[in-house]
Formats: sequence, structure tokens, C-alpha cells
Amino acid sequence: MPFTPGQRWISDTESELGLGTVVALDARTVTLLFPATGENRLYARNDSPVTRVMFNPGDTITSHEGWQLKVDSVSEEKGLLSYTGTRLDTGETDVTLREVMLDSKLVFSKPQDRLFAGQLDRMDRFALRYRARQYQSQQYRQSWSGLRGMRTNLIPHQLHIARDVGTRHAPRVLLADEVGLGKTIEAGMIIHQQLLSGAASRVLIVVPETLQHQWLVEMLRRFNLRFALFDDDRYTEAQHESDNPFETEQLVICSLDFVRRNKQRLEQLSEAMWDLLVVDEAHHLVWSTDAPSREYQAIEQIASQTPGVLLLTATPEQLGMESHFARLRLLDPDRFHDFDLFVEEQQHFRPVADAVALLLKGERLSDESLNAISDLLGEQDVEPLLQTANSEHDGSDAARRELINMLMDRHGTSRVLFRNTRGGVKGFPQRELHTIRLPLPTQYQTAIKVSGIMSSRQSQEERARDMLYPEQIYQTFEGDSGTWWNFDPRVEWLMGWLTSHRSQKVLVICSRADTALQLEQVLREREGIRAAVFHEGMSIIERDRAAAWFAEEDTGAQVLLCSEIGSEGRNFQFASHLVMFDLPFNPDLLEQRIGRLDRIGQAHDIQIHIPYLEKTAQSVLVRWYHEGLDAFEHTCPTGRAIYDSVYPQLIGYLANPDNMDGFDPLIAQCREQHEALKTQLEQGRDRLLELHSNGGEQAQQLAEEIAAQDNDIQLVNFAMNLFDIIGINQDDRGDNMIVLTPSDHMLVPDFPGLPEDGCTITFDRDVALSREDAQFVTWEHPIIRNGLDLILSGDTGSNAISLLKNKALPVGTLLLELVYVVEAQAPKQLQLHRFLPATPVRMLLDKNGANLAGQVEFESFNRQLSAVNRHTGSKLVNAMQQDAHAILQLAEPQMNEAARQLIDAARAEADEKLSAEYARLEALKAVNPNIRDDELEAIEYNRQQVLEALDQASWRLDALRPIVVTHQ
Ligand SMILES: Nc1ncnc2c1ncn2[C@@H]1O[C@H](COP(=O)(O)OP(=O)(O)OP(=O)(O)O)[C@@H](O)[C@H]1O
Repeated sequence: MPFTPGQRWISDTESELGLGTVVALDARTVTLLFPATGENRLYARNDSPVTRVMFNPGDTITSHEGWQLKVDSVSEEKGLLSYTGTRLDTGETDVTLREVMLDSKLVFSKPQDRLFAGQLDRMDRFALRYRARQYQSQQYRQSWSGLRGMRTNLIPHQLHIARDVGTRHAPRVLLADEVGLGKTIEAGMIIHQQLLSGAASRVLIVVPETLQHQWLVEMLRRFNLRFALFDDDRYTEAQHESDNPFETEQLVICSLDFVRRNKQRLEQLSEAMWDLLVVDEAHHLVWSTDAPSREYQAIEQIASQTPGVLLLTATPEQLGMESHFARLRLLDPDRFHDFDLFVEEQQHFRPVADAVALLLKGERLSDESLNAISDLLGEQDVEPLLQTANSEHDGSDAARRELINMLMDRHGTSRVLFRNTRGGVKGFPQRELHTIRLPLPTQYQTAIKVSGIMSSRQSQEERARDMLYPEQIYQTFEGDSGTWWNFDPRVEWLMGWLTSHRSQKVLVICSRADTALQLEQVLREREGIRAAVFHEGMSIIERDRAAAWFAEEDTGAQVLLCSEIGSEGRNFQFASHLVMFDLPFNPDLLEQRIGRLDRIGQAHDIQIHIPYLEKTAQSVLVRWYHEGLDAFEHTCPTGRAIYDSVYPQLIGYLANPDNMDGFDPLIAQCREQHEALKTQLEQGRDRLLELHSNGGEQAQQLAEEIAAQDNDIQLVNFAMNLFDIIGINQDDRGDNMIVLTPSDHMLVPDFPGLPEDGCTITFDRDVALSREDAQFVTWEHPIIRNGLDLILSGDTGSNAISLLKNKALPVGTLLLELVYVVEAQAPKQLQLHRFLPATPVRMLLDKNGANLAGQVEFESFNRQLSAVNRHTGSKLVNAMQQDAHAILQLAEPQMNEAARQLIDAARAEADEKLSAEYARLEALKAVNPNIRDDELEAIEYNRQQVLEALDQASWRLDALRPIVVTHQ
């Protein structure tokens, strides 16, 4: 190579040394000094891994004094280059900078600079980078983005809700599916989607203390979301790190009690700038006009400062209509501003439900139906929409959907409330009731009698509640020496049943912790039955441990004895026998109890066993629940309403179970009321809710589309390629599982998402569901997302040089393959990538600037190419640098045009979607004066911001590859 002292070269293998200067030469060697690091290197003259650094007109270069020069021309004298151009700091023109005066700390960040500086990358990395760009931009555009990466079955109603809510801007909804239908999973999917799309980054989950760990585990195991659990200790610790301890984590779980207990903490929580607040078991938020609970107020305070709010409860009306209304008001104060109106509306859902059902059917609407819909939407001129809906036009479906949305918006709780029922979801097992009538022991008879005399001052209600638990009455009289379990026939029955069904897991629920504890002792001492206890007096860790012991397959406990508290939110569907040692005086609690077993994942019919003592309050309840409400064998949506309406009579019977006069007619009346109300609900409100909650055929389709994406062969290939290039070892374990371990030649020492001792992955959803130890890898898994980021945010594969063996073309023909990226910068929450994710544009130019990319597809072309070694590559780069530079100039105007088209299309799409959102709310405002102007303004502002950001979108070269034709 023609070396001359003073020339600038760069090392191909140690680019971190910066720019080198030729300082000494002899016949065979050349010495370079690298001033940035002060190091010398001695190379062989005829075969050195160094590349001559030459800049071109148009480049900006930096002098060793730090000023910059925009190069207009380059001249060479005795092998040394001089650059002439304009100084950017002073504006002085015709300034000359000799190459020896160039800044030595040069880093080449543009792909073309790296290429021309000889910092060549491997061909397989170039291909990987291009694929990574393509896949990444495709992923953002998929309508199911954020919905397929979780380790769950694809259950249509859940996917439907998750998509509907997850794609909303700052969603505020009440998820009220019946017990065990997967509200936690729905919430997880919504959170996952919002995090992935950038709509949210800070999430707070508030749950009952008993469910903290279950949530923590479900979020991690199913969604790869790592939440931090804040309790008193963690809070104190975090106080050292930040003024507001909640700002030390992005994803936080804490208990409602933790939130409520301390005023200062509540202030900090409210000010912690969450994007999304999730409250589980939201029926704990009790409210009435003059006495809103502390819990309600605490959540109200946080919710008022948080854009997105999800409330979860299986029993939304458990605490009465007012509390239900108050929770809806937390979510949407505009829609729910008048309680009386709300109550009134609740009565008139039938015509609306009929209209929605008609529109959903897709059949032609009769004049009568058209009139009915038009009446319901009376305040607005919907004639044109109705006509389109009833036409054969393409827009008919869209018009029907629009009308459904309008009906839903105007009537009832849609948009805000989702409720799926077992009836609508199907596939649930049956429930079978086994009542075991047992004699009332004399000890109890006496205790009840005496207590009746002694507590004559008690109200009926107090008396009724006491009567539910004769063992407590007895124990109160006998004190510590009382041993009710020695004669209570329910105990005998329970032991007998358990010992004759040793292989069955059994959940035993009783109202009180004391009862559970005493039962455990008896079972253990008398029959050696392995029973775990679960009650409110235990620490959270102890409770989780008990639940885990019960869940263990062979070695675990046969029985879990839990107090009422255990019946909320927990997953025990691996058991199919439920014993209710006593019954709760509240149909919602009863449903919660059965819901522990009757949940998604229950593989057997559920056996409900109720041992009860005759002539007690419990025997009254058994009949009332079963014969009056049918609440054991089916979920009972009418429970609350009937409970309210017959409360005084029921209390009477519970307080005096000896006198059952008139009970039969009461039961018959309840049953009648139940059937009538159920029919009414099924045709009215519940049907309306069901219609929009389960998503119908579209939800089915969504599930199928996602299922079709599972085992995506493109992903498998890409992932293998990615792991190879990152340096992750892959060991096929069979059964669709692969073990990944870090190698000692990793691209980065610590690859995020890959534990030091490796992990097992699978691309198969079923395997992931049955094998907890295998991570379920999809495009959404952190290991893939981090891999994409690692490749795309750095230089990996940003250039390469390849040979094309093709005798039809002259040897030495140069083609330049260019990958540009069109992108827009904007705050994450604008979610610009819905319209314009970083989008690659590939060009393949010949030396005249003709673009062959349309005819020459990437993958098949890539397969025809071969790599060159670094040495030859450097030589080739030196030889074709000028030509490549000229081609790059020719590419620019073409790229400008391509980018303009992409940006225009994105702009049009964004404008259409966001304007439609505005129009919808504006139309709603016409009938609901409580939609605030500022809400409309916020939507408009958002639209403008998106459009402005798209106007600023630009493009840049992301990677390039010269391809040189050979004949050998
Ligand atoms: N799509 C799914 N794939 C696999 N398991 C699921 C799915 N959906 C729900 N489950 C399982 O079903 C059970 C019930 O789900 P989840 O806890 O979300 O219900 P829930 O409606 O919140 O119940 P509750 O009303 O008791 O709080 C859980 O064990 C959950 O892991």
C-alpha cells in the first residue's frame, strides 16, 4: 500500500483507537501513532488491517482544535489530502484543513462512514439487521400487538376485552366478569399492551393483601412483567433513594390497606405520576353519599390524578346500587353524573338490547326496527347512517358498528363496564350439590336456648347472625374448656368423607378462622389428615405457603381449610370438591366461594358438599340458596336484588329457625322473583353487557388469528439467527424446548433477559402452558425485544460487503444495497408507531442510480451472495469508494420521494382515526352536556401533536452493502 508520513488511517480491528497517523516507514513495515490513546502500532506494509480515511465533498469533519468544516472539495498532494470548505463555527469559506490536522478521536457513526473507514461487518449480521428492521416495524402494525406474548390460552372474550380496552387512550373501565372468568388475565393483557405500545409506562396495582403475591406471580409468569411489591419495609427502604419512594419503580403492586393507612403515603402515591391504576376486588370500595369509605376516598384520590383506571370485581353490585354507581363515577364522572337517572336507565335496557342484537345480526332491518333505533337515538340525525347500515354497500358493516357504539354510549354502562358470564362463555363444567342433613346435637340445642334467653335485648339481625354459627354460641358459654368438635356431627361427617376419599383434594371453607384452626387440629390428631389452614391471622407468606402446599400434587395437603378470606381471588381449580362447613349470609360471598373451584382451568364437574344441622339458621340458608335462588348449581345474578327485597323476612327465619311458618311460600316467591328477574336481565341489561363484552364472532376470529401466529416459523428462524449472532448457545432439548446459555463470546457481556445460568424456551403455546419451566417466546418476549433493540440501536450489521457471482454481468460491476429508515420522533405516549413505526425502505441501486429492489427480493438475492474476508473487503472498499459515494448521491432524491409517500399515508391514517374519535365524542356531547370541552380539546390537541410529529418525520441511512460482481 502507498503509505506516506502524515496520512490518516484507521485500524480495521481496533477502531476504538481512533484515527492513526503514519509516523514511520521502512521497506517492510509502517508505524501508526494513534494520538487519541497515545499508542503505536507496527504493521506489515503489504498486508495490514488498516484502511485509509478519506472524506468526500458534503461531509462534515472535525479539526484537532474542535471546529468543524463542511467539505466542498478534496485535493491530494504527494499522497496527502487537504480538505477545503466552510467553517461551521465562523462561517468562513475556503478554509483548508490538512488531514494531519484532523481530530484523532474520530468515531464513525454513520454506516457509510464506517464502511469507508473499513470498519466492515459480517454479511450475516447485515441480513439480520435488515430482517430485524422489517419485523420490528411489522409488529407495531399488527392489530393484535401486545396480545399474543402471554402464557395463556387464547380465550376469545378475554382477548376481545383486552383489545378493546388495551388500545384505548387512557382506558377507564370496570372489568366485572363473573368469578373465575379471568379478570386478572384481562387486566394483565391490557397492561401488557399499554406498556408495549408505549401508552403507559408507570402502573400501580392495588389488591387485597392476600392477593399480592398471586398478582406478582401471575404478572411475571404469564406476561413477563416484573412488578415491585411495596409493603412497609420496601417503602422505608425506598425513602432513602427518593423523596417520593414510589418513583423508584415503574411497576408497583401494593395492598389496599397499605394505600389507605397512611396519609402521607397516599399523597405520595397520588403524586407518583402513574399512567394506569388497577384495583382488584373493587367491591371493597364502599360508598354512600354521607359515608364514603376511607378505601373509596383513597382510590378516588389516586384515580383523579391517573389517566387510566381499571377496576376489577366479580360482584359489582355486591354493596348495592349506590356503591356500584359510585365506582362507575370514579371511572367516568361525565357519563355517570346522576344516580336517579342511572337507576331509571337500568330498567329500560330491553329495547336497546333488542336494537343492538338486530344490528349485530347483519340482516336487513324492517321499517319498524329502523324507527325503533331512530327513536332511541332521537336527538341526532341518524338517517344517513341507518340507510347505509341497511344497504348492500361496503360501508354497511361500519355503519352498523357505529350505530351500535352510539346506542351503547347513550344507554347503559357500555364502554365502561364489561361483564362476561359463564352462560355466554360456555365450556364450564357442571356444579353438583350434595346436601348432608345432620341432627342438631343437644349441646347446641341447650346453648341456643340459653343464649336466646340471655340476649333477649339483641336485635333480630344480631340474633340472626349469631345463629349462623351454633358452635360459636356453644363455645361462648363453655369458654376455653368447650370442645364443640367432639360432638358436632359435621366434624364426624367431614372426617369420614375425607378418609374415604384420600386421593381427592378438598377445599373446606368456613366463615371464621377459629373454626378452620380447630378443624385442622381435629383432622390431624384423629385421622392424620394433611390439612393446611388459611386465615386472616396468618402472615401473607404463611398464607401463600399454605396455598402452595395444598397445590402440590402428590406430597401436598389433601385439604385446605380456609376462613372466608380465603375465598376471594384465589385459584384452587386443581381441586373439584368444595365443602362448605357453614354458609355465608350473602349470595355474593357464596358465589366467591364456589368461584375458587369454578374457574377457567377446572377440568372436572364441581362437587359442592354442604353438611348442615337441621333446625338451624344454616338449614334455612341451604333451602333459600338452593330452592329460592338456585345459587349452588348456577351462578345467581339476581341474588343481591332478592336478598335486599326479602331481607327482613329472612332475618326473622334465621333468628328463629324453630318457627318456619310461611317459609315455603317465601321460598316459592323468591324462586318466582328469581326466574322473572333472570329473564328480564337476560333480555335487557345483561344481554347488552354480554353483547359487547364477549365480542361474538370477531373475538373468535381474533383468537384464531393469534393462534395462527403461534409457532411462527419466521420467528423461530429469526430467533435462532439472532441468538447465534448475539452469541447465545442453543441446545435442543426435544419436546419443542431449547436451552439457551450465554457463551464466552457474547456481543454484550450481559444480555438482558438471559439469566447467567441460562433458561429454557419454547415457541409452542401448549408446551408453555404445561411446562412452567419453559419461557414462552414470541415477538413480544423480552428476549426478542431486547435482542432487536441490541441490534438496531447499535452498529451491528450496519454495513457489509458481498460478492455476486454472475457471468451475465461484467466483472467488477458495483451494486449498492441501501436500507433507509423513515421515522418520527415523539414522546412515547403519542404512540406514533401506530401510524409510522421506524419503517425500513430497501433500495438496490446500480451505478446509474436505477433501483432494482422491486425486481430483486432481499432473501433470495442474499442467498446468491457470498462474503469476503476483511482484508479483501478493505481493498474493495478503497477501490470503489468514489463510485459508491456517487451512487449514494443518486439515491437521495429517490429516498426523499419514498419517504414522502410513507409519511403522507401515515398522516392520512392518523388524521382519519383521530378525527373519528373526536367526532364520536362530539356527537355524544350533543346528548350528554357533561362531556367537558377540555376533554374534546385534549383529543384535538393529541391529534395535532401526532400530525405535527408526523410532519417532522425524517429518514436516514441505516445500513448499506456494496455488492461486487465476480465470475469465479
Ligand atoms: N387465558 C387463560 N389461560 C390460562 N389460564 C387462565 C386464562 N384465563 C384465566 N386463567 C386462569 O383461570 C383462573 C381464573 O382467572 P382470574 O384469576 O384472572 O379470574 P378472576 O375473574 O380474576 O377471578 P376472581 O373473580 O376470583 O378474582 C386463574 O387461575 C387463571 O390463571
